[in-house]
Formats: sequence, C-alpha cells, structure tokens
Amino acid sequence: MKIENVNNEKKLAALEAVKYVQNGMIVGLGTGSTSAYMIEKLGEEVSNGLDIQGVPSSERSAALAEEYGIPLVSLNEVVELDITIDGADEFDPGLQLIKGGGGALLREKILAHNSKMNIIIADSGKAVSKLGKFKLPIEIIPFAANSIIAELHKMGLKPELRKNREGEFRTDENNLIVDVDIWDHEDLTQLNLDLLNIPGVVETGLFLKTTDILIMGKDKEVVTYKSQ
Ligand SMILES: O=C[C@H](O)[C@H](O)[C@H](O)COP(=O)(O)O
Repeated sequence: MKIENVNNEKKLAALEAVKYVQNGMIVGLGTGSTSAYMIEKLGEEVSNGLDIQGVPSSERSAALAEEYGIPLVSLNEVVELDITIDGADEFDPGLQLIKGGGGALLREKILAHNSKMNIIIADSGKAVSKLGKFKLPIEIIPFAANSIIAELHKMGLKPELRKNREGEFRTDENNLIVDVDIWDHEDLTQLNLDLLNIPGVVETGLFLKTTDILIMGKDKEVVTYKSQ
C-alpha cells in the first residue's frame, strides 16, 4: 500500500479515537506515528475548549503534546487514567498486540495497566492472523545485557540488540531493547512469563489483555473492534 494511504488510515483511526475523549478526562498519550495524529487532533480540540490533562508515554510524545498545547501531568500526580490511546506494531483477532517498535513499550504498558479504558489505533497493515512477523521488543537493563542475550539465544529467540546511528538504542528509562523472533511460539502468555522471569528483563512488548477497543483505518473508513 502507498505510504500516503497508510498515513491516511492512521489518521482516520486517530480521529475516530479522539471522539471517545471527554471533558475532565486524564488521557494517556501513546507513542509513534499513529499516536502523533491523535495528539495533533487532541491539541486542536484543546484549543477549541476541551479540558483534559495528558500523561505522555514517552519524551517524544511529551514534546509533541507540548507543541500542540495539551496540558500534561505525570502519572504519579494522577495515579489512574480515564483513557489511553496508543498505536501498535501488530494486532491479532483476539486484539493481542506487539508494541515497542519505537522503544516506548515500558511506559506504554504502565499507562495501559493504569488506564480505565485502552483504545488502540492502527492502519490495516497491522492486522495479522498470528503475532510474530514483527520482532518482539524486550526492554532490558544494560548491566545484564550479555547474559540476557545468551539466555534468549538458548530459548531459540534469535535476539538482536537494537542499534541506531549513535550506537545502542536507549529507551527513555536509559535501558536497552532486544528484538526477538517469537514466530514459532504458540503460548504467548507462557512465553511472556518466561521472559519476565529472566532477571534484568524489565518489560516485553506483548500486550495480551489490555486492549478494550481497537480502531483500524481501512481505506477510507474505520473498523472498530471491541474486546469480548
Ligand atoms: O514504541 C512504540 C509504540 O509501541 C508504538 O505504538 C508502535 O511502535 C506503533 O507505532 P506506529 O504508530 O508508528 O506504527
């Protein structure tokens, strides 16, 4: 699909999701290109009088929200969120997700866990029948990087330390990301537990039970899925 069509689907999903935001809400702000459309639209609504406070899931989203004039608070000030709107790298028919392509999975998962409602926004290219074509991001602490990577190798997960132009990719919490291949794994709940059991693994990008509503842009329309 052409990039402008993908972007249009992302935008359609984002605009639809913003309709769920009401006056007085504490809103979790996701990270990524799809969430950027949501933050822009929320900013527009704020300038038209919508009274909300946002809790950003990354430094990038915080900067974007400030640029668009959305008042921000920290999670520690509010403890609970009314709604969080965030993107995903993949979603399956059970609305299970892989997230963290942009490295924001840790704060995103914390927001999702503390939010009364979680809305995921995505273009149609993110829909899969089975999770795992996209490599699963895992956030790990630098102190234990090599031992964790060795253990992930033993588990057959073909770990790759994420790098960028500056060298090792660092998250907002100054941790590292390892991307692993989970394609051969059927029991994702068990896999997630096994990964979280490795000392030094901080969080995984498997979001298995957090999605309440998923809004997908498809051509010029939106399709809304609700969790059962
Ligand atoms: O770490 C990044 C997040 O999990 C994003 O939500 C995810 O990567 C999707 O990003 P995008 O909307 O750019 O495809």
